[in-house]
Amino acid sequence: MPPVQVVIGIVVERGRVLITRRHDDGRHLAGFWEFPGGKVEPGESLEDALRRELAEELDIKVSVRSTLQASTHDYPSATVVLHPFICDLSAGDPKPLASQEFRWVTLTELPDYQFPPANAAWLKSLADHLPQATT
Ligand SMILES: Nc1nc2c([nH]c(=O)n2[C@@H]2O[C@H](COP(=O)(O)OP(=O)(O)OP(=O)(O)O)[C@@H](O)[C@H]2O)c(=O)[nH]1
Ligand SMILES: [Mg+2]
Repeated sequence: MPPVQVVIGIVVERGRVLITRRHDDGRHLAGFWEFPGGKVEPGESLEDALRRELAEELDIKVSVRSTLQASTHDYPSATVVLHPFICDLSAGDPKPLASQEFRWVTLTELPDYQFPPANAAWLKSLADHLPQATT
């Protein structure tokens, strides 16, 4: 199987980042915290996929500031390539349309949340890539 291409948005607002909690549905990574996003559809650009996912999952619009280097992770079920985008919130108040809940957290608080193993590659160095002190 070819790797699954996944776009994720690290939405920054007033020194906090937006995280969402996956449903406790017994599926892959149930109950984990993550950054909103999802699988890129055929024929879609990464940025189009990001806008679609953030609209579908949270009803927000974002503007992209920068990208982090893509990272690859082998899950038992599939290989996933994560494409993280650092974004500003440009319109809308987030609503948890596809998750149990969402939170705005500081980088200091992030280690208190359980993220998928694929995020470990860049999560610790996230501060180096954010626009302002997010602590
Ligand atoms: N959204 C998101 N996905 C992540 C993160 N980290 C990570 O490993 N993934 C992987 O990316 C995969 C696809 O993302 P997703 O489950 O959000 O996909 P989706 O929105 O298209 O949902 P669907 O598969 O229910 O239609 C996840 O199953 C998981 O393996 C993350 O921080 N955010
Ligand atoms: Mg998703």
